[in-house]
Amino acid sequence: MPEPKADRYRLVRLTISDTATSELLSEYLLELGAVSVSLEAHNSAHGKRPTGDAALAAETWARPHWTITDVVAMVPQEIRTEALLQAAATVFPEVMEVPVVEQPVDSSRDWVRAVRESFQPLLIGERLLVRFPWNTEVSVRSLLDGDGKERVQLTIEPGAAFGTGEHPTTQLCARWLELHVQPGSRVLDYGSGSGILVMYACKLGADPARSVGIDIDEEAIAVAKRDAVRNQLDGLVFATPDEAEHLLQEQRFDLLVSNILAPTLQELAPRFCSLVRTGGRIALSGMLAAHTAAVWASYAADFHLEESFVQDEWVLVSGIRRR
Ligand SMILES: C[S@@+](CC[C@H](N)C(=O)[O-])C[C@H]1O[C@@H](n2cnc3c(N)ncnc32)[C@H](O)[C@@H]1O
Repeated sequence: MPEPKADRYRLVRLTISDTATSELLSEYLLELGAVSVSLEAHNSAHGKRPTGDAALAAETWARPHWTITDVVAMVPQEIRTEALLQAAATVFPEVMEVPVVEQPVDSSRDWVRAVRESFQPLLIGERLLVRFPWNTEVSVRSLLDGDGKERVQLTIEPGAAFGTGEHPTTQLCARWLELHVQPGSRVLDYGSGSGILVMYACKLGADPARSVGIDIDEEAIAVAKRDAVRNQLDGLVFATPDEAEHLLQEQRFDLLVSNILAPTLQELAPRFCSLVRTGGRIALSGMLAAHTAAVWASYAADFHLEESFVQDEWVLVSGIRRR
């Protein structure tokens, strides 16, 4: 993660009139690379007037009790606002329509401290404790799970790849792995981001020499490789789909987990079906409840539907590979 100095970041302010969307969007912006996101709620009767697109702002302002939320994201300069909005719009199409304003960050604040304070240790699922490189101390209580057993610890580099563990879809996948990883399982994590899921699977007993993380983003692959070394999983392979082509030939995995967006999950269905052994399991996440039926329709011929889990409107659906 680059040194958090004020001039390395800018604020991107989106004015949204649907509070539920602004909350979900703020989680998603963090995962897309924003280093912090705050929500500023106000209404037209006594709030401040929204800035940005004048016509929309005026229309919103005219409604007497309409609650408006500004989603204010602190974004590294290297992430273009347009690219950020396009990525967010694949899940929340409305962001292409809302007023957006860019602002400099306040250089009088201690950003190193502010950014680091925003990444505190996280407890995920039943057994995982995620720490960030500067979390040198964690409370004794967070080291133990509900049964008093030591939690699995992973250190993750935040900021350059999706997958700090904060997002509900990552948490849904982590819990699914807790249910299904067996000693020696072969796990494929397709859309691995920071590598959190396949690394957690290995710590739960999967075979690192026969498990793989794949991502189209070369930056994410570089981050995941560094994370693997940091977490004593040096043998674990992370690769782009092209690099992985020969690795995956003839390979069949016991578990395939994929936390990508709904359209990509649909597109990749034939590929995923060929990568899971008969009786093996698949878990698909990264979609909102409204998209689940359409995604699962692409898998129903090859997988028996087994389970589905929901957290904050995000869904994980899983199945067992038929013959
Ligand atoms: C939502 S993140 C998931 C990261 C991590 N697995 C987690 O659960 O937190 C999705 C990841 O999928 C990657 N991705 C998107 N489309 C892909 C594709 N067609 N093939 C492989 N990876 C893809 C993105 O670059 C991103 O890192």
